[in-house]
Amino acid sequence: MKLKAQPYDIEVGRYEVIINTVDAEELGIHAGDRVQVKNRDTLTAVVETTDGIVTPGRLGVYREAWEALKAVPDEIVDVLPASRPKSISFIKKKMDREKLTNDEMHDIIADIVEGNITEVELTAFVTASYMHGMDNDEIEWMTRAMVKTGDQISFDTHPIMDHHSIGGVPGNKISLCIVPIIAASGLLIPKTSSRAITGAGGSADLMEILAPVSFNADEIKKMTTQVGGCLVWGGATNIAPADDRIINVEYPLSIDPKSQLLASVMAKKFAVGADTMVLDIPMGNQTKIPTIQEGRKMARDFMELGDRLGMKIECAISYGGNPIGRAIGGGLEVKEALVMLESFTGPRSLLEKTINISGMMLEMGGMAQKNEGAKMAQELVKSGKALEKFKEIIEIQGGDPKITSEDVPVGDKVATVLSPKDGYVLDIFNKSLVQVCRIAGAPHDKGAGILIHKKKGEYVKKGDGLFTIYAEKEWKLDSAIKESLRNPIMFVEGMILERVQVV
Ligand SMILES: O=P(O)(O)OC[C@H]1O[C@H](OP(=O)(O)O)[C@H](O)[C@@H]1O
Ligand SMILES: Nc1ccnc(=O)[nH]1
Repeated sequence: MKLKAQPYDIEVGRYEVIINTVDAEELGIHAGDRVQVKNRDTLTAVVETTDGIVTPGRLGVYREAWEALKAVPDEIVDVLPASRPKSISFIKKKMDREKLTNDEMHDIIADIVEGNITEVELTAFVTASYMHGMDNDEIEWMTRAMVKTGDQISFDTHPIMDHHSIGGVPGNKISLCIVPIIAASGLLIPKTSSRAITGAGGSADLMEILAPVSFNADEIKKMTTQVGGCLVWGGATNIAPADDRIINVEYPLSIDPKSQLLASVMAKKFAVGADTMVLDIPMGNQTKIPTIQEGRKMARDFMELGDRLGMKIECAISYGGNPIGRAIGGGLEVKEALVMLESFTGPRSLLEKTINISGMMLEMGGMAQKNEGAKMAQELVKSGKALEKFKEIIEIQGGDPKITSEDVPVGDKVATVLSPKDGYVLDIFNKSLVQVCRIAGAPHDKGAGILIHKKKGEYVKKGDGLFTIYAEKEWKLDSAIKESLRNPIMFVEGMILERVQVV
């Protein structure tokens, strides 16, 4: 069918066109199908249909396809139904619980990177993986495909250190402290992070408050060589580019299938040339890993994948049943991390976790003797060397090295939720906590989040502040308060939880 092309200068991340429903019917296609568009060039694009925006006889062409076709407005192009990429049938195979081959996995990942797969199809892949899982071969193939379809860095010196957390525990700002500690010891650490997946702020979201986080592979290598480390957003680089596309469909569902999680983390680490790493596996109620047995299984899976990729990995199964520190979300977390580096003060959970994981890394990297790593990490913070290093990292990434914890802005719309009774904080519900932070605006609004005043086990009197919600917008604060009342984030009770009696 001949149609008159008109540009829609909107970036959609793949080749996509809009066709009037009258023409779509004539072509026998529906929204989500593909068409071949031909002028001097030929490309396959995903179809959107409309009753109005594009009139019959015309073809709306989004930016990427327009540029690839080098079309001119009102040019006549040929439009024909096209078949779906083969990888859709491989996704279907996973939905049917079958094992994929190396080539099939590679095709899926390559199509994700090239934008040949729609969100619906990608969501089906992620959901099928969530429900049916993958075996170790498939996970290795997916990891390798994610690395191969992007840029890679290789360093001339070794070891190249890395640290990563599987996430799932609120307030886990430890990377902001670990990266400078390791770099201050003289080791190299080119740290890539993702943005929030199931949480209220990923390490990339947090670092972005202090400095830009979008860099390419060459820049990451250069910054690491110059100051020893960096903390950048994996999604901005062309490093394992499939990862961020997959995370984009995981985020709204708040799911992180184990197979994708393993590949997501390890592809980023492998691609930056890391060879020695510690993996943090937060374990506990309402985390990604509810029991120690599952934590050990996850650790074994990571170590096996590390073996297959030739990387030395140790895992720290950490306590995740409660938030790390007292600050959750954007600026609040960055402040807490900076205070830790400035004065080695702050919540014990943050100090202990940071120091112990850093210690493991210093031992693995050959900087400290066995069992001496934590002490060395502590000295690097107490001497101010880690803070100084963090400032160098902030500066090289283009931020202001003079920033202090006091300067980090937080939302000025605040509300403190009070305890309704005397008692003990018997539980804090991670998922409800994250939900309230997200409604308050996190991770997008950097000033949004929650500061916890009372943690699990602490005694409270009626009227004591339990936590404070921060937001940048009044209406978001109101919604967050309502959510925290509908779906409490803390459970306060006395020693008698309930009286059960004969009625
Ligand atoms: O949003 P949830 O699922 O909690 O976790 C995602 C976070 O976990 C990892 O942390 P890090 O980069 O190792 O510090 C990721 O990079 C990301 O920042
Ligand atoms: N799926 C993931 C979990 C944690 N970190 C990541 O980078 N990816």
